Amino acid sequence: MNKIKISAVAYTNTKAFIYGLEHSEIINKIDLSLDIPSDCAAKVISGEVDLGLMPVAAIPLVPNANIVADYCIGSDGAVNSVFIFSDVPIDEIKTLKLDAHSRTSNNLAKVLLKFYWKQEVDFTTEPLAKADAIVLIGDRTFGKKDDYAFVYDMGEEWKNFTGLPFMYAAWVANKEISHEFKDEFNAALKFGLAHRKEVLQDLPKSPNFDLEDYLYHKLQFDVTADRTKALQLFLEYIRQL
Ligand SMILES: C=C(O[C@@H]1C=C(C(=O)O)C=C[C@H]1O)C(=O)O
Repeated sequence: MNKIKISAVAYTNTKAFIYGLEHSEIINKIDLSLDIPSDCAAKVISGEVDLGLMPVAAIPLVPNANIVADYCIGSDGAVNSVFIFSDVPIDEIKTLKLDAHSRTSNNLAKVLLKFYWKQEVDFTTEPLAKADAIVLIGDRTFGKKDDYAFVYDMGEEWKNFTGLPFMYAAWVANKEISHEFKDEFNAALKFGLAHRKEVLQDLPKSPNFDLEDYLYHKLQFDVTADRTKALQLFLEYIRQL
């Protein structure tokens, strides 16, 4: 049997899922690569992999996109790893440097600035550019909150804006995946989430960052009706950018 090729995010937010896949029989049926989110998206879009835990903002670019799992990377309010870090308050930001790793959070920053804060901002992806503020996501944000004068958690700001939770990344396939595989895949993800304690024990300690709170509370992994509604709303806002 051909193995299903899968790309997943290489951050701490995905460790429980990886634990589940690696401790299930399904590991023998898949080819798993761990990538930064923008590369996950590129691989699912190009067909280099069949399925990926990919930034939801890139879903419209995936041919035959379909969400195959009951689990995702989400939050309900603050997530504690998706930020605008700024030298000035939001209503004084004129330039914002985007995060090359990100697809969802870069778009979330644009959506919030335009439709929530109603602030006109120039965006740059130039790594060496000077800017009033930056988007930063994932493990590189751990313990960094005190380094900036103004800190905006975009999960929290999205909730303030819409009253909804958020979905950052989803398990998206670019082709039909069998029910049998989906069931086994979901069971493995569920197993991983149930073993977050073991995952935590294996993670290196992170100064100024509460990993337990992050894995058990800030991150929320269920694809709920409200989170799906938020996804549709977010994609609609992106179309209007
Ligand atoms: C919560 C997070 O969600 C993520 C944010 C993504 C993005 O901005 O494109 C993509 C995948 C997730 O890893 C995070 O990375 O901190």
